[in-house]
Amino acid sequence: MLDFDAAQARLAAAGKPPNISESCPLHQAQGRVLAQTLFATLDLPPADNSAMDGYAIHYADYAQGHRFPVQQRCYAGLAPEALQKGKTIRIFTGSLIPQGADTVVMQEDGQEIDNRFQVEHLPAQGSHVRRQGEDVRTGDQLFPKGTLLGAAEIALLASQGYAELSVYSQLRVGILTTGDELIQPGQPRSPEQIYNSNGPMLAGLVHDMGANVVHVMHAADTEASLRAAFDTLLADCDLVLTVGGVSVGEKDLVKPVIEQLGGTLDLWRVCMKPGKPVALAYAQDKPIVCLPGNPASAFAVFTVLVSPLIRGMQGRAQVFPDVQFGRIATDKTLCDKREEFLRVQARCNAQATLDLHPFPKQGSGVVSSLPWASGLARIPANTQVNDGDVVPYYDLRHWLA
Ligand SMILES: Nc1nc2c(c(=O)[nH]1)N[C@H]1C(S)=C(S)[C@@H](COP(=O)(O)OP(=O)(O)OC[C@H]3O[C@@H](n4cnc5c(N)ncnc54)[C@H](O)[C@@H]3O)O[C@H]1N2
Ligand code: MOO
Repeated sequence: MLDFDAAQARLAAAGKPPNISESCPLHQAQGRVLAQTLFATLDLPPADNSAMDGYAIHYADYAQGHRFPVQQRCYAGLAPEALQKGKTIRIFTGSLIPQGADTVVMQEDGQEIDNRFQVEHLPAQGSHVRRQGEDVRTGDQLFPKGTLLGAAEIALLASQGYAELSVYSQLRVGILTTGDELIQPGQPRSPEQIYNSNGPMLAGLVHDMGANVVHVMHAADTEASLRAAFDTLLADCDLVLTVGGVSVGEKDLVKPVIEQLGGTLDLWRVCMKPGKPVALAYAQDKPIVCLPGNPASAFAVFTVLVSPLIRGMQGRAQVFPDVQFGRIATDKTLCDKREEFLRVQARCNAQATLDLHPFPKQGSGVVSSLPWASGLARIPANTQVNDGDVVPYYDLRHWLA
């Protein structure tokens, strides 16, 4: 059985980064990965402008009781006139600061009567002016190649006027479920059957990582059925995920069929719980990860072993999200021969640290633990862990993104 950290590193390196990029309109770039490093092409803000609705003045023109004649009403989007001595220009949030003005008085801090503005509370010189370039300077690096684009990144690129981006082609992933006991949701079920939950689960996990789910196939527990499925998956996909049929049972045929197809088995069995029988193979120069069939095992293996591989194949700069730490909340001593990944809910306490509460049922078939959990707490192998001990915590918001 391979050590967990070694297996994680081996899987992360199992795929090639993408070498094909394409042009993508900015408004469709959510979830895509930048194929070029992008720089600022203009200062932000592009010119000094007002942070408040108010009156632009030249600070030195202020004197107690002075009533500034309103020279212009300059709405955002209009060009201001140059400010004349002793006057004010009525401006609004986002209006450009007129030449000659250096301070904005909020409208609440004075009164406009008969087209003259009297300052009642004088702010400090330079108040409420958003300076050209205070946010971003022309030439600044915005994002390095390999950045995953979300709404925040898209906002900054839009503010720079980028309309088309060079992004990597989407990773194509195929999913294969196996097992004669499985039927698709929606079908009538006989007592010996269960619904296939791993297929939709893995499709959702892959989709949420910004990869393209090309196929979600199901094969019966026969070599012919598995071979036919692999033919399609290897032809159409960059990465294949199988689930079930990798343990030691008589119908666990996935690994032998990969070898029949000329594939090679790279690793099988990792010192982790759940997830022990996971395998990595290659066929036609493409990685195949064989996940264990138990739903919580497949979920944990996807989180900690498959997601770094996907990020690497997507060309993402950060393959391993940060691992956090929290205090386990347990009423028993935890210890196992394998590295254990417990489904936990992390709750922040008044000391601003995380308490990790395990789901009461940790069986690898317990599907109800999955929507409940916020992450996985790692209990090191052959180590006694008691209530309050600090352990690594894999937050699903980061590890499944
Ligand atoms: N004698 C041994 N038996 C088992 C061992 C072992 O070392 N020696 N390992 C156990 C562990 S650990 C795991 S994990 C499972 C993994 O087995 P497989 O990957 O071969 O998976 P299956 O046997 O096909 O299925 C396991 C379990 O999961 C259910 N399943 C499978 N696919 C789906 C699906 N798409 N949706 C919902 N549920 C699914 C299946 O019905 C089984 O109950 O092996 C242990 N056995
Ligand atoms: O590894 Mo199994 O995944 O312990 O149930």
